[in-house]
Amino acid sequence: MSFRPTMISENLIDLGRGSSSLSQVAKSSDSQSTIGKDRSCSPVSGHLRTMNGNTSATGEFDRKKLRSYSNSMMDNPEPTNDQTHDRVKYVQSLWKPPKRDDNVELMLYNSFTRRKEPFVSQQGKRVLWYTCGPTVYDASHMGHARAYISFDILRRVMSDYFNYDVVYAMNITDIDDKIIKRARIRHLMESYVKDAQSREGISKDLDLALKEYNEKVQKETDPEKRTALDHVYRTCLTSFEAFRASADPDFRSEVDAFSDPLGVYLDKRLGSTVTDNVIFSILPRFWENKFHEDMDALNVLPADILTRVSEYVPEIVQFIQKIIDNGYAYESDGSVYFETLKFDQQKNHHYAKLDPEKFGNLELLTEGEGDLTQAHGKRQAMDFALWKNSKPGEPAWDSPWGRGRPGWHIECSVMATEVLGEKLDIHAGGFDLRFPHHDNEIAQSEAYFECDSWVNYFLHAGHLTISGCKMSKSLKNFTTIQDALKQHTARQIRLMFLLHSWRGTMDYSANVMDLAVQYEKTLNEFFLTIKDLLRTSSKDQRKWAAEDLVLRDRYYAAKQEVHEALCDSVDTRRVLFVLKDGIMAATNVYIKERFAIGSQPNSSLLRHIGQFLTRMMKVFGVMESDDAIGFSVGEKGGNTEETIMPYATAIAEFREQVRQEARTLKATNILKYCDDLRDDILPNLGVRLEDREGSGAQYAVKLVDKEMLLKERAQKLKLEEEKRAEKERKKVEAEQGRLAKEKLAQTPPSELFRSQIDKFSKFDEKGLPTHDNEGKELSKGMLKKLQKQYETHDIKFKEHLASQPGLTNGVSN
Ligand SMILES: Nc1ncnc2c1ncn2[C@@H]1O[C@H](COP(=O)(O)OP(=O)(O)OP(=O)(O)O)[C@@H](O)[C@H]1O
Ligand SMILES: [Zn+2]
Repeated sequence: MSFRPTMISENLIDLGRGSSSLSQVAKSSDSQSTIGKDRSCSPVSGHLRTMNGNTSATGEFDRKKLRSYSNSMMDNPEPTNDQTHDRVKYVQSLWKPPKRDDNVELMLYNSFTRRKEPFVSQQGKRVLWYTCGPTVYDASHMGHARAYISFDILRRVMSDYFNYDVVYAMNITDIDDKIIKRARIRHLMESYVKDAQSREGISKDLDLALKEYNEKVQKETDPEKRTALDHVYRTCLTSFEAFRASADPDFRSEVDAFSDPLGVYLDKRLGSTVTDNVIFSILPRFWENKFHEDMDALNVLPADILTRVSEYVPEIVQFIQKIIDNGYAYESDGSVYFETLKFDQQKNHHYAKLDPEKFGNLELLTEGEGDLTQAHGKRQAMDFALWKNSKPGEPAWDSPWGRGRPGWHIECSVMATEVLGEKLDIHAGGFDLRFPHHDNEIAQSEAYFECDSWVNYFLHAGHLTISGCKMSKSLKNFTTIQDALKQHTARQIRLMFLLHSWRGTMDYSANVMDLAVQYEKTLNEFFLTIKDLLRTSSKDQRKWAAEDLVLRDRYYAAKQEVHEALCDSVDTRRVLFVLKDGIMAATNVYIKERFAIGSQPNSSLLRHIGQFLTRMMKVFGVMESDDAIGFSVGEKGGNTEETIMPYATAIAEFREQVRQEARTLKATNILKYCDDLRDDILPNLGVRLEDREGSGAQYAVKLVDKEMLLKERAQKLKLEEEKRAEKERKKVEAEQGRLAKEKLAQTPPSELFRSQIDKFSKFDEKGLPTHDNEGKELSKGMLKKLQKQYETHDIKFKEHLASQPGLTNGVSN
């Protein structure tokens, strides 16, 4: 079998796209090319492709590919690190759009074409959606939050804004090489610590473990991973010195600090002795629960259908058997492999539809296979495992090919099929999953169903990076969701993601968080203002003024813009911008101007605006939607605001009358009680009472988050305290100044300069200085100046004496 690169001549480009596309293609490949840059496509890897092995590069296939390639190059600016190969192009297959519905408005960025496509569901409003879930072996980090919040937002927009009936399925990967290693290591570490006899014994093992670990670090070729591993190594090395030097008898509690090197060391020697399957299920179940808790805390809706790999092993076995029966997989040494090239050579199949540039990228394929995979049974290096023969120390299930476990990619094909059927509308996952995971999922499923399109739309959420590197467990550069939630609320985190495009890379920093906090503040203040105005304004509609109509038109234009942004592949960033600048800012100006001329804002309009903003925030999951089941208790439907506000307003009104009366009577105690109610009592109940001066309403009552109010209160007290301290400082300074002056006035002129020995060294008989502190004679100008000071002081001194009865006048001479 021979493999040749698909060559695309310039004539061909001309043929397929017309002359203008030639320059576009040329330009794209200059500026942002992902084509022909695949590391694995080098002659070394030797897996370059043509259609059907020998097919000419100028056939129909190429033209189809060329079309798609040209499209993708114009629309996709995704960068790649792969090497460049002149004239070698890897292209995406032709994507067949679902039947067009004329009312389609929503466009979604589809990774199959790398551009926005009209979204058409297979069946009416129903959308079958599968998302790749987490591999549960550690705490979830903000990178995971990025992916799952992004999909949560897209899902909510599709169901709550575009009214699709979304069936959302997600898996939990609870069988995986990383899980196996981590579970085994934990188990071995626990046994080791329990059995450890002495500090010296552990030190011997640690010494060897650290040496082996360092060798591993030195061999790591990925610079980012190497830096992360090296950091662990150095930290452990420093701790090791302290460990050896210590004489604390409780040495066992210190071993955990070396779990990385020591764990790998123990696993190498004892891993194969771990045979109890239960050990491999405790760890993923623990982290899965943590994952759900984190998602709950982030207000991510739970999947309608949640599937775990461990619950689908028999179905996976059957699925694999059918792929073998269809001729696309083979058994070897107790494992089953997918025959990638054979699949790709079929007329109706195309391998690596999402990321053809990675076709043949053995490095990525191998990484996707997992650390514990033996590759020796593969016919071709590009084949990947559907089923892995389990070695001792690995969990195992029965299969026709012996005891083993599923490969990584097969789980999603099987579980999606089991719960959603033969074809998906949407499949989603993080950007890094495109190749090999999603491309392999597609190949397996299409091989199983003998179809040419298993999924209609593939959505990939952009990465969250930290200082430019993908946040990940392996790079140890992550912030856990739990830690992030200690600093910021779930609402602020969600707003941060909403302020970015869901598919673009985003760097996590204090700055982007600050923007979200600021946005939340603006939004909250706006809601409070609107609510207050709606409460206090008259229920009667007054005649609409020209300004009302202007605001109304602006509001509807902004609303339309919001709609267009959502249709444009759910561009939440633009929506938030329009809400802030197009609606909130314009409304605030309008309110201010209305008040300036002594007129009430139009409450009907304000109500619409407030309701629209609320609705959008609910659609985005920023606010809770009322999703209680059944009738709620209470006449007002259990809404806290509606329940509390009449009471809060009654108290505020009563206080206002008391305050006015107290002012008239100058009853300071009563005024203080009024202030206490506003500053201490109501904030503790989540009520912000604002006094207003001037005409109109004398106060505003706002229901605000209690924590926020208490923070505001603390801030106010701090400011007051600072003011008071400043006043006190000034008072003390003034007193000191006065005393100094007084003391000076009591000083006889003859003594005025004598104490200034840092300036002068000699004086005449009147006490006037004649020489400076270095013994030099003073200049005439200086003498004159001092003489003047002397005379002025003499006058003040005499005045002082005159004011003191009993003291003799004319002490000075
Ligand atoms: N930094 C990140 N930014 C965006 N999405 C991410 C990030 N890290 C992981 N994801 C996504 O989270 C989902 C779950 O990933 P998974 O549990 O396999 O984590 P992972 O990729 O193994 O994490 P890590 O890279 O930290 O080991 C995937 O869709 C993955 O693409
Ligand atoms: Zn998957």
